[in-house]
Amino acid sequence: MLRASTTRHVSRSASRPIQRVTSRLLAAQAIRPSTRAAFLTTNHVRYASQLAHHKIPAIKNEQVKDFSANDQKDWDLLRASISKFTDETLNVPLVINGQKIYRSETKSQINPAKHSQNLANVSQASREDIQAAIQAAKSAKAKWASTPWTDRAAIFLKAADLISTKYRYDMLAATMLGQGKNVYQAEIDAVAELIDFFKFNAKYAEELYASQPIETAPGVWNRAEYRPLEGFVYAVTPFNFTAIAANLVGAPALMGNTVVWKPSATAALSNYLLLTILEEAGLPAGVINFIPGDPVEVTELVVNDEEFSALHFTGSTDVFKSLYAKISNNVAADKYRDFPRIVGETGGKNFHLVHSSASLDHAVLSSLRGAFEYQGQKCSATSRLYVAESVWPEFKEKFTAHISQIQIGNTVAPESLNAFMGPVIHEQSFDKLASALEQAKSDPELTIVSGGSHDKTNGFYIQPTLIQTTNPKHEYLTKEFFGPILTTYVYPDAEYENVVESIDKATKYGLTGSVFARDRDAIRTAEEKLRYAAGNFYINDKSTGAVVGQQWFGGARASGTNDKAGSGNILSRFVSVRNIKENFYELTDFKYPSNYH
Ligand SMILES: NC(=O)c1ccc[n+]([C@@H]2O[C@H](COP(=O)([O-])OP(=O)(O)OC[C@H]3O[C@@H](n4cnc5c(N)ncnc54)[C@H](O)[C@@H]3O)[C@@H](O)[C@H]2O)c1
Ligand SMILES: N[C@@H](CCC=O)C(=O)O
Repeated sequence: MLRASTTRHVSRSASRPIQRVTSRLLAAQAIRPSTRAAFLTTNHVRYASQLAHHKIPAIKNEQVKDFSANDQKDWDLLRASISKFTDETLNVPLVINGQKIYRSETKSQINPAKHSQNLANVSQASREDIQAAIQAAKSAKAKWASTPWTDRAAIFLKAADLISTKYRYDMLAATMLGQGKNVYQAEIDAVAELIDFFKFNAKYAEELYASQPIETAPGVWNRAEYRPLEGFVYAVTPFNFTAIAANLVGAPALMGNTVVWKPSATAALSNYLLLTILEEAGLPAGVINFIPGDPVEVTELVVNDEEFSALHFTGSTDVFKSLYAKISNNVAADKYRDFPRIVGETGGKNFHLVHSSASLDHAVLSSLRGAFEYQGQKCSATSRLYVAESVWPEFKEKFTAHISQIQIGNTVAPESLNAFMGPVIHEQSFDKLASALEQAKSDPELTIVSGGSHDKTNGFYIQPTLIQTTNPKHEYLTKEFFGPILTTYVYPDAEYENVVESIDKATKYGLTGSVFARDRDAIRTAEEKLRYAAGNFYINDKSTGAVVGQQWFGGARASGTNDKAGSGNILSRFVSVRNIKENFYELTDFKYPSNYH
């Protein structure tokens, strides 16, 4: 266990012999008393020594394992991990100041693919627990903030390594079971993207710390110091990506902040596993405090604390707006010492625009993946599709032929481990989606081209559905469903520019979007006119699947603060820069040359 205190923080008793030696040395050298006092003081200071300018090891994106039919060893290891989580119901505790706390008040985390199966009893934080978590974050702060960044980075790099090796199959199993993913979706999330976040953030931290003022006058040394924020950070994390939860807590912690973490109730199992891996990698007690509980109550107590200094949120737009409003009201009421940083990535209504010149097979397959992988439960999922009239008949024929081949099932059951789609996350989401499908059947402006059925007998299953609308402003083209429902509008070829404009104006969101075309003018028009319609704009690629370090992720408008997860920018939101100017030049006169005329 790499405890931050072992080598760098000299305890009072340990420092005494050093102090005696130093006193004798100073007396012998007859150093002036004031200088001597200063020298002695430094020996008492708990400071972080960093005796070299370190660079982290070379990094590259984590390789996604195929889990093809030939990879029997991987499948066997995965099955063994699935059994670990299904043979008994696990108890997930709160973790406050490194202590695991089990409460009698628990909430079940069920398997959405088989809702009779209770995976975990998740302890729920009481008001006292929430206060204790806030206090733990405050108490751990000074030591963690003065821990050299290389030690902080080493902990996250080691956790990445543990996930790539020892815990790979456990992370997959916990995410597949609890969040309803198939193995490929779990690999790209709970393994690859998560590891990438930890590794690339370490690299970005190295670059940020190295970034210093570029101009210095003679006799002066200007330095920038990247202080962690003065209070603590509140991370509120979504169900749909274990990796996103990891980044929401990991990015601020890496920069020396301590964190109060409210996980999603439907991702508690994988999120708790992640925390235990971080602990094994050496994360000191109190740096990340894990408190599943009632989101409104937890938030109320956390954001009312004077030392609350940042919100790191991913989830729906409405929840983010309500948190933003609470924090703003508190700022107006003078509740805080600082202006809290607010970082939030939220909803989307992401588009595919198919021009008549597009490679149709590619556009069809990309739309199927974009709309239906992980049951459309990605913020980046394709949920509105605009297709040129001249190619629509062929597009439709190909799309419906493929959609009927999509296998849906319990992606953790032996007979359907290879299914392309699993369940949606919970009953509330299922009911919302099922009701949207029923409503579509009686709406004169909507036609169900394919799909439309739903079944929650055993798990929360929604059939992948393509709906066509005759109204380019229809609600189904503007509202986020967060499920496998794709709405299409077929536009006259000559109206391409108008449809581009309507894509821009139709929704309040601005997350992801794609144009499919071979015609360069069509691509240029879309790129220009859709500048603010998507923070991630794809040309001839699907709207999902951004990779850390390659496609910096996030959108503006109602999709969030666009601080770009997977880039170095996000780290700058969790530091407060101090500029230090050291002057080597001593004044000899107070007058300016112009005063001597
Ligand atoms: N833009 C992105 O990067 C991104 C990534 C993933 C998901 N998302 C968005 O997240 C949403 C789906 O995730 P979700 O269902 O977990 O979102 P959600 O908004 O329901 O929940 C997110 C988190 O907020 C908490 N929460 C819910 N209500 C709250 C309240 N009143 N006060 C305080 N906290 C509250 C939840 O417990 C959870 O931890 C979609 O809208 C999706 O687009 C966005
Ligand atoms: N990196 C993912 C983020 C998904 C969010 O829910 C993507 O780009 O699809």
